[in-house]
Amino acid sequence: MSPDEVLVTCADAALTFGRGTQAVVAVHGANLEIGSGDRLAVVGPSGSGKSSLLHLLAGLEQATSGTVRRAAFLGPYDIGLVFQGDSLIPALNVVENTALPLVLADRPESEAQQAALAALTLVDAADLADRLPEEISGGQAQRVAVARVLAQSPRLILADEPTGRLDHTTGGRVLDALLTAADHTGAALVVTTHDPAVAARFTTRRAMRDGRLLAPEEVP
Ligand SMILES: Nc1ncnc2c1ncn2[C@@H]1O[C@H](COP(=O)(O)OP(=O)(O)OP(=O)(O)O)[C@@H](O)[C@H]1O
Repeated sequence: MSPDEVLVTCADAALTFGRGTQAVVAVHGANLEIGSGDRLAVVGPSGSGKSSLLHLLAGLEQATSGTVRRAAFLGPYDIGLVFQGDSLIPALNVVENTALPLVLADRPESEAQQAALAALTLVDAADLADRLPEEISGGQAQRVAVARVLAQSPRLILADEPTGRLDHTTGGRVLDALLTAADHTGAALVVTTHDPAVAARFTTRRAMRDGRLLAPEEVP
């Protein structure tokens, strides 16, 4: 991989919460390189450190030791995040929530609205466009959170259990939308998942156990 294709590098990156006897090592010295176009699934049981690793990659948490370096060419809108839990702004309707990163990036409102509607269509949520977050289900909110990232067309998509609250069919559609959008834009896509069927769609899978990122399992 040439240096200009490397987006994020973790070198012996660790994350510890709390101190002393209360300390929890969520991530033990992880080594990982994410390059343009990579498709990585981080797989592991609940509490194994998947979200913590994603937060390190995103810069939401600082490594307690070791380093996480993001490429200098990555701007604030080049990383798209899909979090677990609610991340929609309650006062904005679904299409406004989806368009928000583009509006914040000073894109013309009509263009932002159009990109938002196209992204909502990809996750089968265009019919929800005018509803407020309180008027949609948790699974629908998860789809909107995915659409918001797709509309943004980032160079790196980090998605924490993006299909976790969805039934098998809807989850499959959302995963299709993420993979297709990443293929289309050349973005790198990193997801965390418990689900082996989700992981099977990715070219690289890395397992986590008790905060340790295990050796890569390359899939032909
Ligand atoms: N803010 C925090 N403060 C203290 N401990 C934390 C914090 N966040 C996570 N942890 C702990 O770090 C460990 C890893 O948590 P993490 O959320 O990364 O796991 P996970 O694999 O993503 O789990 P899940 O699949 O349930 O989301 C767990 O033991 C968790 O309790």
